[in-house]
Amino acid sequence: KSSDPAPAPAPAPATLYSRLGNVDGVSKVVDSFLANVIAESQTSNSSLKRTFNPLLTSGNAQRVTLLRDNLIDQIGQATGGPLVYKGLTMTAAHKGMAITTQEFGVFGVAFTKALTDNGVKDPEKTELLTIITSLQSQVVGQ
Ligand code: HEM
Repeated sequence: KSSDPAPAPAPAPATLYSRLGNVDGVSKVVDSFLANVIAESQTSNSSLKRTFNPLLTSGNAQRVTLLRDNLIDQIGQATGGPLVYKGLTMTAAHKGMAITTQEFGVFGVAFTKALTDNGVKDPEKTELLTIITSLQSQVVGQ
């Protein structure tokens, strides 16, 4: 009847960010991912060494920390969290690197392993990988 109170609004769906475990969950994935990149870059026939070696051999720990923080902010923002990415655009960040589709694929393997190792399962796993994959054209061939 018209005097009934309005129904309560439906609760907001949980963001991907919160389902990943907020800043702690995202940070763990990023830390695992960077460890995977470092490990891959030390293998023979590494696909990531070419691009990451300048950073990894710079002896500049702050530069690694900046990349870590930028990745946490970027993922934290893209997944609906309150974090704000303050780094370069994806095209600017990768300009001059001439990253290939093959290299992008190996980067994706390192990222996927980080999700698996941290117990991130579907649907969250696929949702985050879809976000990463959507950036391919801004990263490859710049
Ligand atoms: C969608 C995938 C990717 C994302 C989201 C991403 C994200 C980022 C971010 C946020 C930065 C830092 C930007 C800044 O300093 O302001 C960065 C830099 C960099 N990225 Fe990527 N990246 C992606 C793919 C790749 C791939 C495929 C490679 C190499 C195979 C790569 C290699 C690098 C390198 C070497 C740097 C520079 C780090 C430094 O020297 O400080 N990235 N990336």
